[in-house]
Amino acid sequence: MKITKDLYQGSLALLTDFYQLTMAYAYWKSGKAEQEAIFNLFFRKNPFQSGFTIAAGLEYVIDFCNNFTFNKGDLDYLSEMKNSDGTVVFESDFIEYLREMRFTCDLEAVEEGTVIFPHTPLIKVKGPLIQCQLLETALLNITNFQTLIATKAARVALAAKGDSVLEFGLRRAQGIDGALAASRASFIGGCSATSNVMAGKLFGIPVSGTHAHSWIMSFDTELEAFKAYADAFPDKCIFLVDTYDTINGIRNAIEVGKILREKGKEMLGVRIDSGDLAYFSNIAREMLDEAGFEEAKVVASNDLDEHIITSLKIQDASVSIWGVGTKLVTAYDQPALGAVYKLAAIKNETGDWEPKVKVSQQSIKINVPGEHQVSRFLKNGRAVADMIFLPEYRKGKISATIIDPIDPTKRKRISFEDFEEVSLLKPIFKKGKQVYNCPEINVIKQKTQDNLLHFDKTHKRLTNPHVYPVGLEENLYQIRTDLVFKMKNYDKE
Ligand SMILES: Nc1ncnc2c1ncn2[C@@H]1O[C@H](COP(=O)(O)OP(=O)(O)OP(=O)(O)O)[C@@H](O)[C@H]1O
Ligand SMILES: O=P(O)(O)OC[C@H]1O[C@H](OP(=O)(O)OP(=O)(O)O)[C@H](O)[C@@H]1O
Ligand SMILES: O=C(O)c1cccnc1
Ligand SMILES: [Mg+2]
Repeated sequence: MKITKDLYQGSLALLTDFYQLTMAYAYWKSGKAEQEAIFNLFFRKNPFQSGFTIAAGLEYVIDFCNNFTFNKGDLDYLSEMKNSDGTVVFESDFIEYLREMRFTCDLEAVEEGTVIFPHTPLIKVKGPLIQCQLLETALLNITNFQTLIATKAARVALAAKGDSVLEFGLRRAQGIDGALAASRASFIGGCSATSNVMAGKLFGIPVSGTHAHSWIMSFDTELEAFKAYADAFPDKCIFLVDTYDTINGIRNAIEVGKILREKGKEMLGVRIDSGDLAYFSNIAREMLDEAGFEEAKVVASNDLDEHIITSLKIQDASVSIWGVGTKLVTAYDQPALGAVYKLAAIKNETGDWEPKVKVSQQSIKINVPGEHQVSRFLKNGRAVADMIFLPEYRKGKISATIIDPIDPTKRKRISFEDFEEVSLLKPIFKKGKQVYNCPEINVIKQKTQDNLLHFDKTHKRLTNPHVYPVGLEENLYQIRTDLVFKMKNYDKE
């Protein structure tokens, strides 16, 4: 197999768990395949103990839905699958059904770069049960990872307090697609550029970088190495100064900076990649200033994350560009976001929608039933609460109480006329036809920044953030509670 040519063969339809296909077959066999259903994709906890999450991955989801067909190779593979007794797993009429199947669902989603919170649907899919089911695994795969990394990047960028953050993660990322998706999501979350050249080409993200220790080590002396680099890139010199002795390295960088200046060029800065980054960055700053290089930047790297950057800021480190790799793109302290995809309603034989809940011992795991919507309420540009509601219970109402889905003692009264109301779920597909234009990646990145400005800094602090209120409108809360009691048969005891 040639990875560059053969891996996906133009189709991602089999990027799913086997049980989705066995359920799809069983839906088809029992005549339920075309029954209308609504599924919601949501998570239950912000990652990294964060007070917020940044939505990302929608452009991939849209592409997946637009190409949601089984090609000949996929169908040949499925038709050759055998049970242990030698019979085929999927009968040929089902294979033909899959061959004809096209994406015909309605899909709504929260736009990429939107600040979101637990229990809010990021994606709502409405359509034939079989299609909704077959989308589950890929939608979760895409959304969980990119949302996780965009959130991590936003935290790193918040810690950097406006300094540039360069994403350097490719070498340690989770494989090829993990790296590409991570570079994209990191840019959305707040990084300024990536070292990943393929991500630059594919997504239009700025690429940038410095040079490695190997460049220095390939010469007899560090000074020769800096001079040769300056000859090759007189406008792009950020010298890595810690290969042998950091202070001597800064001295050599200044010497070459002076040579560049004589030629009318400016050294951009130095990079420090080991040792005490507060101590050495401050020494670098002093030495550079004293030599007349006040504009030269100090870049720091080496296993950085939002917490080390915060600590270095507190220590008054003189760093103004942060290179962040491993801990960002691998989401080191929380390797997965736990978003799930749950059936919220199904249309019965009489054409009525029946809300559905998955009952759990843990109330955090009980989903929100019905075809709900989400509104964010803002006052003077400041977000005060998100409300999950059934539109039929909004009509004619001027206010509502929202109730925390986990702790019903937490409530908030909202008079609608006091607030600007923003609907978070946007129409993306109608009957399988795309009705949404994906914004440019720079626009998405800006959306993250603009959205974060709507939230008080208490929700954005990195540890023990103040919890932003998200609640179920009281009628929806009651419907959910009644449904849980009904499914648990409490009313029969
Ligand atoms: N002043 C500082 N305050 C807090 N953390 C720091 C400070 N300076 C460096 N660090 C962090 O401490 C860790 C140092 O790791 P480690 O000791 O493995 O690296 P090193 O020995 O300095 O460098 P290397 O192993 O790459 O030569 C890194 O995560 C780095 O970002
Ligand atoms: O530390 P990260 O956040 O992952 O950022 C990327 C790292 O990759 C490079 O070196 P590499 O780690 O390959 O080698 P080194 O640690 O020996 O310098 C670079 O010098 C950074 O240290
Ligand atoms: O350009 C850099 O400095 C760079 C790129 C990848 C990893 N570490 C550093
Ligand atoms: Mg390293």
